[in-house]
Amino acid sequence: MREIEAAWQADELGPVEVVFLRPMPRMEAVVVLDNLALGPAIGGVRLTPTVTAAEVARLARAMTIKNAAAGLPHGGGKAGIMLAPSLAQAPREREMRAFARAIEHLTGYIPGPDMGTDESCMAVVHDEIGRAVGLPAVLGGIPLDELGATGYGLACCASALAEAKVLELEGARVVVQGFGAVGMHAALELRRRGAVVVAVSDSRGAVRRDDGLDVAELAAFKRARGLVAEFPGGDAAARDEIVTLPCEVLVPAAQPDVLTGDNAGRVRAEVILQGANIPATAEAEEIFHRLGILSVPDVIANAGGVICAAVEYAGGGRERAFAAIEEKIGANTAELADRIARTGDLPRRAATEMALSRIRAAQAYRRRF
Ligand SMILES: NC(=O)c1ccc[n+]([C@@H]2O[C@H](COP(=O)([O-])OP(=O)(O)OC[C@H]3O[C@@H](n4cnc5c(N)ncnc54)[C@H](O)[C@@H]3O)[C@@H](O)[C@H]2O)c1
Repeated sequence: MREIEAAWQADELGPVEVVFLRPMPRMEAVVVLDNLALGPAIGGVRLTPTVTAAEVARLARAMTIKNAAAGLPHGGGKAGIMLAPSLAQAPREREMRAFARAIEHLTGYIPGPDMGTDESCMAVVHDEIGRAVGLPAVLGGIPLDELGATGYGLACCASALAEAKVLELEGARVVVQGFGAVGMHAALELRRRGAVVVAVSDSRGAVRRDDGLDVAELAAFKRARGLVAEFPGGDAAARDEIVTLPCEVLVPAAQPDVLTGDNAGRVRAEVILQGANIPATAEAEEIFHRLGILSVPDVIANAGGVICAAVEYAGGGRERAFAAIEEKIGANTAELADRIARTGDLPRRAATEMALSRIRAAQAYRRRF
């Protein structure tokens, strides 16, 4: 990491440890253990030719808040591996083994997959040091995208809002931006819970039908043809306009920063369930709050993936993971709705406060002498 002198802000949360490593020639790595008050940190290993310590530190902090907001007994951390571009291509077994051995002593860090690493990388790390999540199924991994863990969690969030009388789920019109692992399973599960999916997009276009798309057929079509726009059971629509269609539930599940100061004022949803990470800018979140649209932050709504990882680490399987998602996202959504009703806070501020209060409570049990 060339910018060793760089650029992260330490505060009362952390980072508690930043470790620079050189596991083998032409390979540099950094591990940031941001906060361990709630337990060992779970966070991904990002492998790119350009990853920086500052980026890893920022992502480690995001994991501290995400794991705490999800109600997990885990702190936040992240690792970055900077490989020369010629080495950044798979297969990378030698490099991952070298990285694993270099972090063996960092027992407060449990690596998972992130950009540039996958389940076979995690299998190799696990083989070396017995510690990793996001493993292949044969090693006890839970294939969360195949099972739709994060989409299922979004539907649990909607059900909790219905229970809190914030939303009527039966017949609610749903718009889903991004019909991938998260968006497709969210649509299927929301439909199962009585909602009506009226529009869906992917990177190549959108499809809508005001009296409801047949989501199971649409999912089969997308799997076979790779796009939603030509689905015969609906009408093609402008990709970027569907987020402004009238609906009760909007699920942005494509990319960061799609809801901005430019389009937020035209959103006509009652509730936004943030499926992607940071799909709305801070300005957009302020606008939603002013308009009375409840935008449930990613750290609460899309926590299905991290909950799965924690269950996997604890030795649980698919059933335990789905039960934990239902229980945790349900409880966290109810607590969030209650906090917002009491304080009038922005949802993101309320979610961060939930996370911080759990971290502070755990911190009180740590040895200080
Ligand atoms: N997979 C998880 O468990 C998980 C958990 C938390 C957060 N996320 C985040 O959620 C987002 C989606 O993840 P995923 O795993 O479903 O990815 P994915 O690649 O399976 O699906 C993304 C979908 O979004 C579509 N898309 C891309 N750009 C678009 C655009 N401009 N307009 C409309 N659609 C567009 C793609 O065509 C694709 O269908 C990502 O930002 C990811 O970081 C994923």
